[in-house]
Amino acid sequence: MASNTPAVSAAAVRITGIDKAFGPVRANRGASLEVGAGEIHALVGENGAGKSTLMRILSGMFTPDAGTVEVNGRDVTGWSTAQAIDAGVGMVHQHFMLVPTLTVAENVVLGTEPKRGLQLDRERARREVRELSERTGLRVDVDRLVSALSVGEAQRVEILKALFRGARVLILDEPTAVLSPPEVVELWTVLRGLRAEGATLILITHRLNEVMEVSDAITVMRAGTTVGWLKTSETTPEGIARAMVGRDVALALALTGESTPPPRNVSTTGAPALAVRDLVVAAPGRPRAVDGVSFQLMPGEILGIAGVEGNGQTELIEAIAGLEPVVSGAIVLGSTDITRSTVRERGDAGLSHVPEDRHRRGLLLDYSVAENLVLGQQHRFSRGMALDRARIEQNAVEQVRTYDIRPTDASLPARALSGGNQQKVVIAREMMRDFTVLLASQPTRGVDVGAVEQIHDRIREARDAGKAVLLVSAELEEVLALADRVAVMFAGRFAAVLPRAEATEEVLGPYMTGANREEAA
Ligand SMILES: Nc1ncnc2c1ncn2[C@@H]1O[C@H](COP(=O)(O)OP(=O)(O)OP(=O)(O)O)[C@@H](O)[C@H]1O
Repeated sequence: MASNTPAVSAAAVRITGIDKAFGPVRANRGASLEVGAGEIHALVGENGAGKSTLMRILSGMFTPDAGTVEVNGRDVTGWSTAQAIDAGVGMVHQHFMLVPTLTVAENVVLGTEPKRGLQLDRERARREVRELSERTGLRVDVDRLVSALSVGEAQRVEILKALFRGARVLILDEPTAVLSPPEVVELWTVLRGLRAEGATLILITHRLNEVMEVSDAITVMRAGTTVGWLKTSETTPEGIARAMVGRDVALALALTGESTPPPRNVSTTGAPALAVRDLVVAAPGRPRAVDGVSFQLMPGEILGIAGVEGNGQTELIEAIAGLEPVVSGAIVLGSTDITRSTVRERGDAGLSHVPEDRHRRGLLLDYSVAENLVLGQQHRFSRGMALDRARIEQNAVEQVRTYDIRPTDASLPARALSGGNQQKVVIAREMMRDFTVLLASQPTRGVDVGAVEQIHDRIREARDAGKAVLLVSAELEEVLALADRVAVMFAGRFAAVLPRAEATEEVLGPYMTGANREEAA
């Protein structure tokens, strides 16, 4: 049962009555959190509930307007990040903050370098980082440049960096959003190991199955305040979801991927909406990041691409979208060869694209939500040479309502929205286009359970209206919940393409790790 009185004996963190406003937005209003020493504590809540803000206050990035923060019984309200780090509180952010041109070891020790005289003691740094990596199970090559790491490896480096500085309270903001299933399993092992050594872990996540699997206790936030404290062993995913939104919610994908509508049998005759032939795309250090991929996407079909991130999915989608040049091969949209077309020409020819990285590709953070909602489609909102402000605002009102974007004031800069709400802006805009093919890359990353269902419904509606969807997701459950056909990408190639009915986790797993490689070739 939800209660507001945690049965915590020795609290490592006690946060009481926090208020924090950003201009008119009240991100935290009387928020509280109590975390027992040596526990894994999940912090959950809908997009915009105020979780990241509260954790940034704990880690010294923001000063609260009211309330108190205690760490190990000491009042530390309003402290700085440097003070928080000195006291052993570290945060691993959603967007990494590493220096790409330095090695792993250099990044980990940055700011706390072991020195010999005035010089960095490189050997000692390498040795100490390697020891820490071995002790914690956070596997990574200390001599590699950070620019050459996968996202999963970069995250391990971020965690190592916090631990190297002596973090005993470690805050992880959606750590699994960028990880493949095997990497998630590894992360849990690491977190349990740290807990066994007495560390306290606070985990922000939208995935309730993860909360159930790894946490000891749960704090639920809603609209800036704390609405519940739950002991994990005494609750259920439905119970957590109910506390989050204040009503019962459908939890199809968030839990099992069952109870989702059945896939469609797609006709393979007729003209494809998209045809990709022998496509080769290069990436830094990987001349054949996409290594000769061919497929056809039919109207009224969702083709889901599963696979561990970093196997060429990003390059494939970006090449089709016109953001990466093609080395060889062809991309044909309907009857138009778009292999060398500009992004704008592809949009006009009927392509829509939800990019995987909303900050790099999806949004102009300093522009308003209303403006972001028409980005790339300004010509549809113009009168003569000038933008039609009234129609842009009218459109914003409609999209904010349809996609439940919060806060509802569309004149705020996109930067002011929480991660999940930013994602809804990108989805809304790309769904507004008059498209025949939708490229959807990680469409629900960072989005809460209610909104996941809603975005999935929109994608299925597009499919049912005869549009073709190419979906890429690091979450296998998401691919299985949406796709009519499933392709597995490994080492730049399609290792398998299967009808949904044959694509079970057991069948796909070996293709995802390359174990079936010989067979597939
Ligand atoms: N720097 C900022 N400037 C203005 N508003 C902000 C800022 N940071 C957060 N907010 C607002 O505060 C509210 C809470 O945001 P926060 O990021 O803490 O939510 P969250 O629970 O972490 O959401 P999500 O799950 O989507 O990441 C949101 O309405 C957001 O728009």
